Amino acid sequence: MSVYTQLTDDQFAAFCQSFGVSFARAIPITQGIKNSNWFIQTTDDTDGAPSYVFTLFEERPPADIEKMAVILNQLDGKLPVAAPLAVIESEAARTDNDKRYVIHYEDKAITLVPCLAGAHPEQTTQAMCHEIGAALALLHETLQALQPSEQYGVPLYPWSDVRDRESQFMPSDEAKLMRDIWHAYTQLPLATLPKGLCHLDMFADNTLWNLSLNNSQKGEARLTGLLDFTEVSAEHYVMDIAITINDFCTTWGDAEQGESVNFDRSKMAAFLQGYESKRPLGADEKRALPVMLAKAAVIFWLLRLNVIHYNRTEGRTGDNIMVKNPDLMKRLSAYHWSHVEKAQNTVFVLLNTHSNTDQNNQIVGVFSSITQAEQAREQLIRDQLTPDQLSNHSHFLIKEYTLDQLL
Ligand SMILES: Nc1ncnc2c1ncn2[C@@H]1O[C@H](COP(=O)(O)OP(=O)(O)OP(=O)(O)O)[C@@H](O)[C@H]1O
Ligand SMILES: N[C@@H](CCO)C(=O)O
Repeated sequence: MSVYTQLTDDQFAAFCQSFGVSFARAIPITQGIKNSNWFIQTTDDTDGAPSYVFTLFEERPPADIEKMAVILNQLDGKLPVAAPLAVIESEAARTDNDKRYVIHYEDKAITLVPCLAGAHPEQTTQAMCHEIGAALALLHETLQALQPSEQYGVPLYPWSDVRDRESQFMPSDEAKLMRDIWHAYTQLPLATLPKGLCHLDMFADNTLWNLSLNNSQKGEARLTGLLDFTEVSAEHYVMDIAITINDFCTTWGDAEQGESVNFDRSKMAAFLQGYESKRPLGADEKRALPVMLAKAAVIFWLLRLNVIHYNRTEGRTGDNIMVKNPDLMKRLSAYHWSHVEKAQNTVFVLLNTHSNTDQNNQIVGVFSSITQAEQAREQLIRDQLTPDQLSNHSHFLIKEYTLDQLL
């Protein structure tokens, strides 16, 4: 359980009063690792179900949380988000454009948001991946209204500093893996890849779903909540896509399951189909995705090491501190990197098996991706064949080779 700061009932009552809510009871929330969260029952909650969630932001400065409130208001009505309640101000203090959503406690921000229905999924389905893909695209599109995006997002975390600190203590093969992925990322066309406000932490445990037995059996779980907007920043959309795919399309094994990491490519295809139903991806974004998946896993590998580092340096210990396993993200990084390396070492050869010039197959072209080879074959067929020959072009074959097979 992650409740880092203890508050008394009197403090809860006073803070809730600032938002016009009559406090009855605070129940600590067990999920979450960054902030302290409680469900709040009000004196009107006769059925015992809490109406609100009270969050004390342990890391982010209050100014960042104010930005988050603006973002949530922009999304409210389009996506299932919990927009923060406004602070009740005296008439004299209030102006229409000057709503405050945050109160302060020891230089930390507090918000009160409506409690959304639903539960965190223990596992995902292809249908859920499709739905979260569409939701993320809608989030990207909707937040384009807030310009310039850098002004509305929080600054990106300095992950390269964390990398430099942590890689000193890593076995050399792990440090090399991180370095190789980082280098491949810097080789992407970062200056031209589309950018805008991104969630950057859309993990399954930051989403809520209607998972009633009936719905799950019919494969009809519906998205009821998107949570935790503290990391919203201006970033490449394809990085946000990679972060979300990494969690939604992976089955994470616990210690008893040997900490297995099983990435499901059919779930990724469903996610991308959902995403592209709202926002089609550019060819450069598609090409960047394999490296982005590896880089996104590296970022969360570092994020988890960073949480352990700060828990240690700030003396935060005990049963109520939840830490996620960095090794799972390391394994996912290695998995994605092996795909990138395989793709880098693979070529697709277009062959004409009916060549007039030679008994052997004639090489028409060598391509770095299957898509490029297929496009070349289609072009060749269109350019060279008469319409009645179009039906018989099976002599153009594409074969996959690793580079060492060609030497
Ligand atoms: N509006 C809400 N409605 C229902 N439950 C909520 C709401 N807000 C937060 N929660 C619950 O509180 C948990 C923790 O919230 P949140 O993810 O914002 O905390 P966190 O400490 O920032 O977590 P993490 O660091 O894991 O992302 C959520 O996983 C969810 O179970
Ligand atoms: N989603 C993060 C937790 C903090 O945001 C993780 O899985 O490490």
